[in-house]
Amino acid sequence: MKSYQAISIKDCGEALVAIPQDTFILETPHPYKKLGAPYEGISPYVLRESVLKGLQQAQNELQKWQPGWQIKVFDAYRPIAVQQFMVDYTFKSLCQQYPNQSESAIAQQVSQFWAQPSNDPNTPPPHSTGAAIDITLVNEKGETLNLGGAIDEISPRSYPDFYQDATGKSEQIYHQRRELLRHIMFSADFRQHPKEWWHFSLGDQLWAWLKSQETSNSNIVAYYGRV
Ligand SMILES: C[C@@H](N)C(=O)N[C@H](C)C(=O)O
Ligand SMILES: [Zn+2]
Repeated sequence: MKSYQAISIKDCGEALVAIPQDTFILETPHPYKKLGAPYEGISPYVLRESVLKGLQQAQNELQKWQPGWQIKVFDAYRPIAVQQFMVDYTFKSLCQQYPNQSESAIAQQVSQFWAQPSNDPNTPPPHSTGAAIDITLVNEKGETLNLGGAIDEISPRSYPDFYQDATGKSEQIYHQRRELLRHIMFSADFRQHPKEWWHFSLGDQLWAWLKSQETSNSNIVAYYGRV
């Protein structure tokens, strides 16, 4: 069990709402649907009402710094069956890629990046709460920007500050873009997964745990549980 999963959840009961396509860019076709993940008619592009408002606020902040740029949503809501599918898919892909590594070492790597597909309502995977999103940036020409690594890459390159001390020009640009992404999301009170530059959440257990670490306030609870 991860430390953040010990945080209590007091679900506020907000509904899931669609992420508007005229405001945000949505990755199309959806990356996990493309792989055959079992959505059973459920849209991955929904979020809790206040989380969507926060995302809008973050995009407004982005446009103060970079007029015309937009947030691109790679993934949002994920049923637990999809979480299970993606954990299994990632495990199998890594086993094929690294045949000399033990299965337990690979499972350990997968668990650094993918949450357990837990069915326990006290420990929901973040994306099954409607409060977590995986995002990147698009410029004013509609080009998806390079932030120095692919979303879902199982590697230290995915750590948000991987390029912090880089001296190369491109690497410094990746770092600046990652910092901009973090800045706009933090300005709307989101928090970032410590190992994934693209993953942010607002109001779930990981968010509450990160806030409690910042403030040493152990009374912070999560207000979004599994939907
Ligand atoms: C790996 C990535 N897509 C992701 O969403 N990771 C978090 C931790 C999750 O599985 O909830
Ligand atoms: Zn994520």
